[in-house]
Amino acid sequence: MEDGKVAVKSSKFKRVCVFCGSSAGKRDCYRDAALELGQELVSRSLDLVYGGGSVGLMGLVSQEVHRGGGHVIGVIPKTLMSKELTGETVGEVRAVADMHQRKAEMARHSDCFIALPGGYGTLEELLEVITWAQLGIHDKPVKLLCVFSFGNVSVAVMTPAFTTEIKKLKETRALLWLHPCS
Ligand SMILES: C/C(=C\CNc1ncnc2c1ncn2[C@@H]1O[C@H](COP(=O)(O)O)[C@@H](O)[C@H]1O)CO
Repeated sequence: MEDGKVAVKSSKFKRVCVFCGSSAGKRDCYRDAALELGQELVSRSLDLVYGGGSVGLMGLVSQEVHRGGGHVIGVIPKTLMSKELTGETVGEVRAVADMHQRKAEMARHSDCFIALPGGYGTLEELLEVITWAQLGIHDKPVKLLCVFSFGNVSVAVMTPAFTTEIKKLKETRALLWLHPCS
């Protein structure tokens, strides 16, 4: 790019919901992927919608987007604040009453969903938006950023026993995004 201008990649989306772990995991590639995803969102001028925590991969991706000048919306139940908000908060923090409201708000404010590695919470959030797509509650794309592995769980989730309904989902079905680390 000439004159030191930074190329801004275009996207049809405005806000991306990221589900990810409340811990950073044991492999550096999880952290790297969270930071890279944050940088990618910034480069595409995409807002981040996430669970509002400052811990783990949630903290890393939100801080990276905020550091790059991107807009961050965190949606967190009041009861989880003491557990998942341990450091400095970045961007806009929206306090909600409970987990159900958190997921509904995150979905309502987003144009698509990306899951980074995480634990059961991440898996639950990912599965919920997949099943909502299956039920026709939304038609927003859902992507799984497969950094290393979710372990056997991911294999089970991504290879459902009954695939007929999943096949109907087209773009909204969960797809594996392979990362160089995998
Ligand atoms: C709806 C309720 C429980 C279902 N469980 C969860 N639903 C939604 N989000 C959850 C649940 N459990 C944990 N989380 C959040 O996921 C994030 C990542 O967690 P991980 O385990 O580290 O992957 C984190 O913000 C958790 O709060 C209650 O009625």
